[in-house]
Amino acid sequence: MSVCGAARCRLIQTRSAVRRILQQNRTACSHTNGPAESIREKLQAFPGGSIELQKQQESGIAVLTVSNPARMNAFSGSMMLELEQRVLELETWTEGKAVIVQGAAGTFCSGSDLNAVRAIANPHDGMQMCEFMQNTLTRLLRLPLISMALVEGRALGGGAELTTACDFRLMTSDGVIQFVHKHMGLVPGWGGAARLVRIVGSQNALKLLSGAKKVDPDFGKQMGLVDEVLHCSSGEGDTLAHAEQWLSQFIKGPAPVIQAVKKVVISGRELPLEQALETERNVFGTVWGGPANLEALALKPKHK
Ligand SMILES: CC[C@@H](C(=O)O)C(=O)SCCNC(=O)CCNC(=O)[C@H](O)C(C)(C)COP(=O)(O)OP(=O)(O)OC[C@H]1O[C@@H](n2cnc3c(N)ncnc32)[C@H](O)[C@@H]1OP(=O)(O)O
Repeated sequence: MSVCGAARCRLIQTRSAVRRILQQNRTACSHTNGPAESIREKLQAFPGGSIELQKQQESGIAVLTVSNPARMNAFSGSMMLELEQRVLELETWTEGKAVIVQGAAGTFCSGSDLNAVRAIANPHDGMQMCEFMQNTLTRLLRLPLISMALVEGRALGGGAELTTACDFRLMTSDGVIQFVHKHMGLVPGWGGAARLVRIVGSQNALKLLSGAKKVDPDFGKQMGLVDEVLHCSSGEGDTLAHAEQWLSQFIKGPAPVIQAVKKVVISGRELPLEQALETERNVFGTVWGGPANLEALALKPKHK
């Protein structure tokens, strides 16, 4: 086969591989098309706060800020809807490499807005709100971006659950993660229990949930819930810069390669072996012979 023919063949294979990956993602997320429209209308009835998104084209790092300072960044209903929209926007950010999730005004997030919770406390609406947030947080964790929760101040209840929907958790020296659900006669509902077990193991998850334990930086690192402690206090102002600096070690290189790395890790984490191997082959096919691969081959790199 001529070189041209071989290249055309590889291009066709790559295109079909990308179509398969997109279909797998759609299938994987198909169950997460989300609950009935009615819960959206109910959530919209509880306005307040915002979810801000700043995409830094140059660094490839997005900063997603949970902002409701008057309520310790508690999630109003409209913020839950905004979070979904921001995550959908990041799903198609082709230049993206990473996303940092933070709270405004030096604290992370104190979970659901209790005023909204009281108003939708019936089991049906409560379960629909949970399904809505589970879908959004599953998509956040499945973003083809390396994600990090930057925990300043407190991450309580649903806020603690939000930290588990990121690949990494960085905490300031005075930060606290606390699954307070038991104190409210609840269990996590946004998927936090399922993800926590996968992060720290079932015994540690049981301790944190049944004891509603306050996780400080040292305890968090010892348990494997916290990946790095920033030796600065909440609200000092340069915590985001420290977080970006920590991330930089993992996002050197072109965005397509970083996104491919995250995709193969997602499939290894979530899929049965045979399907994970297939996804890995398909993702490999999208970067094999790509610009970064050809450039590296031309440079004959030495990995000292
Ligand atoms: C699936 C989980 C999900 C659910 O079940 O739906 C949940 O997340 S339920 C909510 C879980 N979260 C909490 O229970 C946290 C409640 N808040 C606190 O424990 C404290 O506020 C704090 C976060 C520890 C901070 O305490 P402190 O520093 O003393 O400040 P204040 O308590 O005075 O708070 C300032 C201001 O913010 C309001 N606030 C705080 N958290 C929430 C919240 N989750 N919902 C609504 N409003 C909240 C608080 O009421 C104060 O406002 P004002 O009273 O108007 O001053």
